Amino acid sequence: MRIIKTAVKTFKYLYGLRFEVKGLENFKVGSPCVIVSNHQSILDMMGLMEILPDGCVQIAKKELLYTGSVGLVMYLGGVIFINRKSTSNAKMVMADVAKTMLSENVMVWIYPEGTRNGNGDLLPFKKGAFHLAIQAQVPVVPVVYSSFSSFYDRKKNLFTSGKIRVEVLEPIETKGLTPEDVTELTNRCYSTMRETFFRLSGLVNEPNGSARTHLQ
Ligand SMILES: CCCCCCCC/C=C\CCCCCCCC(=O)SCCNC(=O)CCNC(=O)[C@H](O)C(C)(C)COP(=O)(O)OP(=O)(O)OC[C@H]1O[C@@H](n2cnc3c(N)ncnc32)[C@H](O)[C@@H]1OP(=O)(O)O
Ligand SMILES: CCCCCCCCCCCCCC(=O)OC[C@@H](O)COP(=O)(O)O
Repeated sequence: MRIIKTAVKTFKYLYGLRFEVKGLENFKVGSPCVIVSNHQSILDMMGLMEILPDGCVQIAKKELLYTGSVGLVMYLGGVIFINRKSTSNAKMVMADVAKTMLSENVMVWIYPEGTRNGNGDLLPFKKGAFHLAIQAQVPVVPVVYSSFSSFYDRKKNLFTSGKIRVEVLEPIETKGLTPEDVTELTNRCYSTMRETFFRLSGLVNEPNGSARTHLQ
């Protein structure tokens, strides 16, 4: 993964991108943890590699395993693949991950939206990451990337201003929590991350839930 990190980190120069990172000290939880972040596009791979701590594996959709050499590289990088279409299968894999996290002392990075989303807001969170954290009784560390939509032209695949703000938020403890607490933990994480997302993106969180820039 260190090799992948070095390789992928160079892409930011191609895109003329700068990352403004805050809160890296929040990764120092001194134990395994579940890292959750918003997911906008494949370009998140640059943001991921920009701050990925050592000893951290990612959860990816199984389809990515069959993407030729990239799939192989991901597999060799220790990525864990889940079948999103089968909850029971995903649950089994994630239950295994909870055990491995503790025995191998690894962190796990999950995108709780479960899919890429460039709509300038966060999709509702899936619960798997939070079940995992509670099963392993490890902290959840939220990470938020500012919206690409204000400066990334999808059509031309170009970044215009090229600054992405990243914030690693305070760890959320799960010690003593049980599966009954999953929904509350998910919602708490969601609202903290959504608030941060709007702040970092310079978006106003409209009362009716829609977001617009300060400028409009
Ligand atoms: C030149 C260089 C080249 C380099 C090349 C290599 C570079 C890169 C290398 C390396 C970096 C790689 C990085 C890759 C990144 C890829 C990212 C993706 O692929 S994102 C898509 C996949 N990720 C997810 O989907 C996770 C989020 N999803 C979940 O966590 C879901 O919860 C999931 C999949 C586990 C289940 O899916 P559900 O759709 O059924 O989700 P729900 O609604 O949350 O669950 C349904 C019910 O099941 C329960 N449940 C869910 N998980 C459970 C669990 N673990 N245990 C018990 N119950 C669980 C829930 O509580 C819920 O039940 P109640 O509604 O509460 O009654
Ligand atoms: C162009 C920036 C640097 C990219 C260099 C590495 C290129 C290969 C990266 C392979 C990982 C792809 C990550 C990704 O973004 O996959 C999509 C899934 O998350 C969700 O799938 P979907 O939105 O549900 O289709």
